Amino acid sequence: MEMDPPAAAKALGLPSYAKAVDAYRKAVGTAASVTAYVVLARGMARELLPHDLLSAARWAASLVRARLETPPPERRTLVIKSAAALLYGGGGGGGADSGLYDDVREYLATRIDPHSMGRLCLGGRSKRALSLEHGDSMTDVFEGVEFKWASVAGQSQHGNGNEYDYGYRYGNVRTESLELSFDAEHTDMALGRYVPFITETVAEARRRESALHIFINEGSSWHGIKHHHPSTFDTLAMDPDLKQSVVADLDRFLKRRDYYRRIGKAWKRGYLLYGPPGTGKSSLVAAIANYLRFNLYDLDLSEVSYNTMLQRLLNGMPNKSILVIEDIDCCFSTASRKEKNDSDSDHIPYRSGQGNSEPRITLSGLLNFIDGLWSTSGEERIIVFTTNYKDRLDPALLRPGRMDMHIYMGYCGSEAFRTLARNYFLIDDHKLFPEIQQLLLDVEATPAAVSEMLLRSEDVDVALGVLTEFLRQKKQAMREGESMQSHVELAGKEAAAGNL
Ligand SMILES: Nc1ncnc2c1ncn2[C@@H]1O[C@H](COP(=O)(O)OP(=O)(O)OP(=O)(O)O)[C@@H](O)[C@H]1O
Repeated sequence: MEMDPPAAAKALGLPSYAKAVDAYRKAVGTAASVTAYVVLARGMARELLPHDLLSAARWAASLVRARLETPPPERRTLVIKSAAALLYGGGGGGGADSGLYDDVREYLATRIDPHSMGRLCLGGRSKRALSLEHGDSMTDVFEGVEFKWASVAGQSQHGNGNEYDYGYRYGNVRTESLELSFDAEHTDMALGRYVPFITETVAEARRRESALHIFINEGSSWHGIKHHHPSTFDTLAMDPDLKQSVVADLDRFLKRRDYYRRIGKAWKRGYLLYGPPGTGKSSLVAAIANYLRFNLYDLDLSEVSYNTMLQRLLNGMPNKSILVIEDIDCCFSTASRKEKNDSDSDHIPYRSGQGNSEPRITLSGLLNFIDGLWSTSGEERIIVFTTNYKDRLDPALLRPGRMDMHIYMGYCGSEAFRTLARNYFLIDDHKLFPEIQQLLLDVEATPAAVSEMLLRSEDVDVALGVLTEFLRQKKQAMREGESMQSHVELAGKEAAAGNL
């Protein structure tokens, strides 16, 4: 026997379900009646009302609808033309340039979501980059606002009567443009922030991809060669906390453009690297350059004759660069200050390495150019001084504010050794590690010396064995040296006592 749903629900003891089914049935019935009435009324109106009256009613209804509906926001379109479009499309004086066109295409290549595109185009500067196919469009979001890009291909007539014109055959030229459309209320943002953001992003990406250079001074100009130093903060063997603080300092420096502008100081940072030879000062400079992707300007002061020459060299350094002066103690030392008997410690003559005793570049010249010159021109500059003998430096250089960070590159410690072992053998542990780490506490070995031992063999057991033996011998020699020293001291004391 069949039962209708409410009865079945009641039978099952589900009163609420039964009510809901009843209500649904009533609603369906009502909707059907209303629809029938509307259809009937429309038919009757069509039959009974005159045509003019009907048109007037329709017009009035559309007027009411237009009033009630909010109009679509006003849109703006910015056209960015390619080189060919500018040459032949009459846009030569229009303001946009094909550099911008290339920049935008390059930027959009990094923003394309391949899953949302019907057609995908591979190519462009980087052959593996996706690009917008002509006729396609995509949306980019900047500061929460949607910007729509469309790639538009067109044809332009060109020619001046010659068969060839700028290398193109007379006739139609295929032109290309990118069209950016956005709500009119975002015009200022589009022109003032979004487009500049695109060009800056692309310039930064290109800078990061391009090869680094190291420049050396020749007269008043710089001569550059490619810089391939492999050192990075990952491969650099140094105290992990110190390394972390250097990286954090660099990151902070990069983010502080507005801060430096506000306080009216040159956007520069100075590091003084000191420590024994072979502890990685040059490696740290290379790691900083690789990290920031800044070119290096290695200033040899012995080649600089006068302050004006120095000024020209410093002026010739572009933004985002690192000025390195190695072994600064050899250029400006407390010794030279005493020789000069100059009471003003900022006016210390630099003496050339070739024995020329004429005062030439002064410390005041160097520091003043760096402080003054760069505060009015240029941004994002790093200065690095290195020395093996910090105690020989003039106090003017060590004064607070001159160098922002003093970084000691010391002998190889436990963690530094682990970094080197990882660099050379990709290992984090070995049975010889404990002994090596203990020996490194007892003796002074530079990372350069440890690296050299590790390079002796490609077999990790052999290389670590060689290093262990080297450190043992160093310890032995140290002990013998100490006992020899104490013998000498004892003999000296005995001699002194005998003389008394
Ligand atoms: N801290 C380090 N981390 C990794 N490798 C290092 C380190 N220190 C030295 N080395 C190795 O030793 C070589 C020489 O080191 P580097 O020239 O950086 O030392 P330095 O302190 O600048 O020496 P100098 O004062 O003689 O110029 C480097 O090329 C590298 O192979």
